[in-house]
Amino acid sequence: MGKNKNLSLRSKGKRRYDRQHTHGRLREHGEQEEGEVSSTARRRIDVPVAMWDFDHCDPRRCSGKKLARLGLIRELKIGTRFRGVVVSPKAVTVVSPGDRDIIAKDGLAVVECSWARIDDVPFSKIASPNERLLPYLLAANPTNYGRPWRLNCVEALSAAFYLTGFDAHANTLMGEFGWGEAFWNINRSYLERYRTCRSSEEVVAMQDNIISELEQARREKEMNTGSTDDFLTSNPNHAAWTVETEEDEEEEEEEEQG
Ligand SMILES: C[S@@+](CC[C@H](N)C(=O)[O-])C[C@H]1O[C@@H](n2cnc3c(N)ncnc32)[C@H](O)[C@@H]1O
Repeated sequence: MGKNKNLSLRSKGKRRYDRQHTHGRLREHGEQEEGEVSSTARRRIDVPVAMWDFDHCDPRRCSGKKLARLGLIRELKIGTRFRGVVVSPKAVTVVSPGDRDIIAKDGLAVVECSWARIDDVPFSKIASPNERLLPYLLAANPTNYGRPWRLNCVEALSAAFYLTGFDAHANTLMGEFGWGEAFWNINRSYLERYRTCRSSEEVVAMQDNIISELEQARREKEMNTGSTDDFLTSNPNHAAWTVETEEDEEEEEEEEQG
């Protein structure tokens, strides 16, 4: 699927506005600068949280590396297997509340790499028995604000924790990011609906309902205003994970990464 420069949530100005707005608001409530000793870093997450890091990203912009600096995530060697749930764009099964026991026992992991270089990742070397896709959710990080499915590491981990009922772990991770509140704001209604499901099949059915409703709302808006928003880009189920233009890469260079 091609890129859609009209994606309304994702205009550069809007992203800048949200970033400034969110940062400003959270700072008032004691949000910390990166590098400061964090109180949540001292709070324990009592299940393993891990990542394979392919070192594609600028350490200052990378959410996985930030979690590592804060002591909230452990790095795995390439080739090491992880028995818990691995959120991965190459998975075929969607995460659901039914995965709670696996996470409680063996934890949650993520693959830290660049979306632009996803095809360079040797996914066969980090295979896990419990790989999972995330259902339709929107990124709120400054790099991919408004894009469905294209979450960064902290968004992916927090969403999987929340969806499986580990609310405190989700908040501990996301609480370290100034734009974290925006992620909950734009995804809360979807996440609450996914949490009512029991199985992966039910989450997929719920996702299909949500997408149908959004399509319907878009059609109505289009009829009323002539606007053509597209909320369906980068859908892993439509095999479109790798599309990233040079222009995007330049934009990403300019942006602070989540
Ligand atoms: C491609 S990396 C990009 C990380 C980014 N550089 C950062 O600063 O966090 C994001 C990782 O989060 C997980 N992830 C993000 N969106 C996902 C989705 N829709 N389904 C499954 N996993 C996802 C995957 O492990 C993916 O490799």
